[in-house]
Amino acid sequence: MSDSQPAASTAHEGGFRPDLAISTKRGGPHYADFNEEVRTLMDKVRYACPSDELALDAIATLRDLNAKLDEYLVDEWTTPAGTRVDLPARGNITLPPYEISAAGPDGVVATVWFRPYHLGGNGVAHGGQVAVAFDDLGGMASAVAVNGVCRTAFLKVNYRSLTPLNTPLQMRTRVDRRDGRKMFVAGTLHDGDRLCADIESLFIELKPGQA
Ligand SMILES: CCCCC/C=C\C/C=C\C/C=C\C/C=C\CCCC(=O)SCCNC(=O)CCNC(=O)[C@H](O)C(C)(C)COP(=O)(O)OP(=O)(O)OC[C@H]1O[C@@H](n2cnc3c(N)ncnc32)[C@H](O)[C@@H]1OP(=O)(O)O
Repeated sequence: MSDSQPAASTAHEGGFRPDLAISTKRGGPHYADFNEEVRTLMDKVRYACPSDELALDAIATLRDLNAKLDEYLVDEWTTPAGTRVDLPARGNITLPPYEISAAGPDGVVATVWFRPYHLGGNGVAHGGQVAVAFDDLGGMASAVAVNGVCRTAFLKVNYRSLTPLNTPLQMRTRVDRRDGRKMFVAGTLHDGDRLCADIESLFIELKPGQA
């Protein structure tokens, strides 16, 4: 593991800090391109079988870049990744990219696509990556419902058919039933008319100050 650490976080205020100031300016005007190049790098790395010469070249280049990035690390509340709501998956490259077309009392509708680096096996998406997308968009449906922050208590994914890579897919999540702080969230992932996966999940609204 790298010993590079993000900057020390500011005092903990609980939850995901829903009062977080959102800015689409963080990371500057080329942050989207920066993000995309990193995702493209991961796509290439997933499939590349480099010569040793190329591996050594890449190691030197990446070490140099990582040293430069070390000078610009900030805490999780101010990093653009996760808060750039103008970018796919809020600019968080650890999430499968998605674009939201609707988010309200009827739930969240998004187009999600799995990239080459989300490969599970035999040309289709890794099931864990499908779960990551459901967790984030299920969390969003519950967050919209309570106008606050929720944490996943359980997330059951039913894999109904294979999930293709490099294909725009429709993900829908909605709070099916609310019982106090408990949000029972349902969701589906479709490739056109074909159901790839669905979920049964529980998200719990955090109490004020709760981590
Ligand atoms: C990130 C945002 C950045 C801002 C960007 C801008 C805009 C975005 C807008 C919105 C946000 C968008 C997306 C959201 C993003 C991501 C979502 C991902 C969420 C996660 O990925 S988060 C990580 C994984 N998650 C955990 O790490 C949780 C670990 N865990 C705990 O932290 C506690 O466990 C907790 C808090 C869950 C509950 O604890 P607690 O003490 O508050 O409550 P308690 O235990 O009393 O449970 C209350 C009632 O729920 C029942 N209950 C509980 N658990 C159950 C279970 N498993 N099965 C069945 N019932 C269960 C009890 O039985 C009781 O039921 P009853 O009241 O009827 O008795």
